Amino acid sequence: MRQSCHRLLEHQQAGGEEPPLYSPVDQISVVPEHVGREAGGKLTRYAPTEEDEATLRELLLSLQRQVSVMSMNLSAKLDELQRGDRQLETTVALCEIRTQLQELTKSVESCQSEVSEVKRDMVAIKQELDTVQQVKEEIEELREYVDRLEEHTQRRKLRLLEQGLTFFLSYAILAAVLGMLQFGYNTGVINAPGRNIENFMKDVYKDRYGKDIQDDAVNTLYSIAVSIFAIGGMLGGFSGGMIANRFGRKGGLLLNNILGISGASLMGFTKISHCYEMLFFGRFIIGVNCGLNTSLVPMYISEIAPLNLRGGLGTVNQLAVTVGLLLSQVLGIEQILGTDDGWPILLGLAVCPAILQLLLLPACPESPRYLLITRQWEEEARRALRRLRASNQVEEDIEEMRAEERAQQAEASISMRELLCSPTLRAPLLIGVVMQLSQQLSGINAVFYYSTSLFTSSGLTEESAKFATMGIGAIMVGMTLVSLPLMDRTGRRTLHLYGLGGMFIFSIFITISFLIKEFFGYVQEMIDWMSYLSVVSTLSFVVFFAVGPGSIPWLITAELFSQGPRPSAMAIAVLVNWMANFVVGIGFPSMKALLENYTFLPFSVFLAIFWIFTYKKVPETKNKTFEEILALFRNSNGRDSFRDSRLYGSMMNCVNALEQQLPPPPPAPVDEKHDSLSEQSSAGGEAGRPPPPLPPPRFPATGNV
Ligand SMILES: OC[C@H]1O[C@](O)(CO)[C@@H](O)[C@@H]1O
Repeated sequence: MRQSCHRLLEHQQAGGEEPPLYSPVDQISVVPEHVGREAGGKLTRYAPTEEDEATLRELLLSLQRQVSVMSMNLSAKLDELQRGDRQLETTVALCEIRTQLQELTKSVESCQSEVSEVKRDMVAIKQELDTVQQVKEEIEELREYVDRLEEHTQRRKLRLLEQGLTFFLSYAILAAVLGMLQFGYNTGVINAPGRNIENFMKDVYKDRYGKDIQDDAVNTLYSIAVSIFAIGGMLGGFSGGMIANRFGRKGGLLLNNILGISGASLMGFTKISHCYEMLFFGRFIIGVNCGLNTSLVPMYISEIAPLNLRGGLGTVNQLAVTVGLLLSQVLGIEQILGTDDGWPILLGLAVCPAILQLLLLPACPESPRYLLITRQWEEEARRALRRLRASNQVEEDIEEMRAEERAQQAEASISMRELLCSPTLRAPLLIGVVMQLSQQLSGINAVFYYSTSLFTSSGLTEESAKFATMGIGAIMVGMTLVSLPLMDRTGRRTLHLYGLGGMFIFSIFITISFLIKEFFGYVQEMIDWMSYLSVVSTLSFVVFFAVGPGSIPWLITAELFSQGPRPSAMAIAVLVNWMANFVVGIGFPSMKALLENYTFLPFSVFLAIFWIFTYKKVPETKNKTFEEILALFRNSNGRDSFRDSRLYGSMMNCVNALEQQLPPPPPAPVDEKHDSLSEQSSAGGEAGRPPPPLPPPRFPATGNV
């Protein structure tokens, strides 16, 4: 445009006698050519320069000047004509001049309107560019803020990673894992006194019906006593989420002991009451109790554990299970309680963990995460943390929980249906469920429940087989202890892969040992060698189970979810664990009859599948905050939804942080307890480091980012 004006001006200044009779409109391009992007792709600002405006103004003036010159010429000509006598010529010339004058006037007018239109456009473009610039600055500031926030989070995390094991934390863990010990004890307790229980059933039957019970029938009664425990477990495990939300983690555990004491008492008094239905009922009730424990205990532990100890402390769950199992194996031997008179005591001893927990747990604090995120009782959460961390510096933990809360967008709790329908939660749920399956379908309980018969069938004497079985229990405890410190060093994923890989290899060796016996059974040396191989393979199978698949499923399921969906997710995963446990327990004898020497092959196949799944899908959760774990799934769920994006998360953080800095809203009628607590908390002062200052939002209302 500037060029066209100049051309016009130059023409005028060059003294062109006749002003050009065309409209400058044709020459003016409305969109300036030099507004756009530079080579680097950077947006340049076009400002309608003063020079442009001056040029246009000059052009206008020069046109006006010409008009006045021409009108002066015209008047001069008219004067001349009045004086002269060339009447006709004058009239023609006059007409011509008038026409020219009219055209020139039109041209000037059109140029004028064109100029003002261009001016308007230029103002609009300038405004647009200003808006773009403003938004750019806004984004830049936001990015800086997010960077600062990340840096701050990183520093906070480093401080969290320095936390240690305090006396009170150890005490709370010990009190809670009594629930898992109860589970282990009741899983193993029924095996050793099997014969004695069957004798009791035969006696009761004979007294009731006056005749001997058939072998098949007594087997059925005994298997009901064994398996009804798992049915109770499924029920308890599935209700765990609801109980955890309703009564809290600690509250739920305390209440659960009522079931523990009732179930154990029913089993303990079965013989005196001379009624085997009481045993069924007792096993069912203790099953519900154990199911609830498997949901509540890992949840409580993962929620009270500091970030850097979460893996190790989570492994204590499985340690307690194995101690419970070993205890039941040892107490169940003939020399102790595995007798016709001793078995009710053996079963009734399940009251001990329940009573012990009832005594120890009340002194422990409720899960601070539950108090803060689910209940919004900040001061109580602070108090609980101060006791667990043995320090008044708990603001890092509070901030970390707040971050988790923000990241999960303040969903206090999530129903089972919501959990199953949510695309973001589907991936962690699948991982949680497959991890539980990898524990149970690895075949560990085939070894546990049937190890004595497995050992005898591979050539060991009955006596040695019993000792080898006990050895399994002891190895399990020892190896779980060994894996405990590795959990936060090597990481869950790596240990799970080692565990499943080792189990896969030794499950193949177990099959090989069976096959050697089949094909070389006539060679005595081969039989000896095969028995040795069989025992070593089975023990190694158990060792690798303890390395990872024993404990990791319990702790990782709780880790994969934030506070809202955690209870429901635990409930589903635990239900799956109990179901798979039940299926293996019930199905293994038939599987053994059907597949004979290849009994362990299906487990090898499962182990291979679980190894691949873990390798491909399971993320490492070691030293990650719940917020970070959540982000792993948000970023990789394959959907491009803005709500699920990291930017959205950061923006939510910004908005929430901003809300915290705003003056409090006018008081609303709220629950009294909450109210007084929040007062206390503000009186207590936000002693901790506040997040970095947030830039004030300046997005223009019409801004389109
Ligand atoms: O230690 C072995 C035991 O551990 C569990 O897998 C639970 O973690 C039980 O099903 C099994 O009997």
